Amino acid sequence: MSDKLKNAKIIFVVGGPGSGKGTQCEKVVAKYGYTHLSSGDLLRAEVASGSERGKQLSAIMQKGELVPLDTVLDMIKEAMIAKADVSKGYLIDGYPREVKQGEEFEKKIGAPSLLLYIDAKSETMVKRLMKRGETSGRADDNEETIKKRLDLYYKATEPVIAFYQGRGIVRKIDSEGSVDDVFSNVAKAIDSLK
Ligand SMILES: Nc1nc2c(ncn2[C@@H]2O[C@H](COP(=O)(O)OP(=O)(O)OP(=O)(O)O)[C@@H](O)[C@H]2O)c(=O)[nH]1
Ligand SMILES: Nc1ccn([C@@H]2O[C@H](COP(=O)(O)OP(=O)(O)O)[C@@H](O)[C@H]2O)c(=O)n1
Ligand SMILES: [Mg+2]
Repeated sequence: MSDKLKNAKIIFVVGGPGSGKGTQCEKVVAKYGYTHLSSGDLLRAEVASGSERGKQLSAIMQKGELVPLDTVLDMIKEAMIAKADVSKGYLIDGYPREVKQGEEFEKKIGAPSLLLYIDAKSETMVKRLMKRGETSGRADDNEETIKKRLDLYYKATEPVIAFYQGRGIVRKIDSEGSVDDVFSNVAKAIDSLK
């Protein structure tokens, strides 16, 4: 089955909560026709389905903790295979969250050719998330859970960036500016792939 993904172009999009990963991915889809898979969105879809598994996931996400690695990875892989015949490449948004997630992804799916590191200051991220929380309906967009997500990001996810820096595939994107300014740098990073 995973043969279908053997030559897939894979871009990891990593950054703190509220750094703007989802916003930039949408723009990449519009310009490059890549397939955008947000691991958080896949998990929220499972929660919305009302399944037993969704109920367990919901409790973990509300606490700002990480759900079991295999759960997310299986969902991503399934979604990738479903698009394999039409996809020009994949943006894997919000994954890997820890080095182990990256290692398992490579074992089961393949290696990324680029890691976009969307970087904003923690104050900026908190501000954006509190604002988003006014309308997002996301159970984790509240002050207490935001703090936990940030802590976990610095502890577990930043090492992911260092890990891939060692391979020379990281492009750091300053995400403090306007959406369009940030995107012009994202586009440069993607263009450098070809
Ligand atoms: N000023 C400014 N605001 C932005 C930018 N990118 C995103 N935002 C806002 O910040 C909030 C978070 O952006 P998202 O794209 O949802 O962030 P994310 O990284 O996907 O966040 P998580 O899903 O929580 O991981 C949204 O309300 C955006 O409108 C940016 O470049 N500049
Ligand atoms: N690879 C992933 C992605 C998300 N998640 C869970 O889903 C929640 C929301 O993920 P997200 O990517 O939409 O949002 P942020 O936490 O990055 O703001 C996280 O806080 C985790 O509980 C996970 O456990 N593993
Ligand atoms: Mg997002």
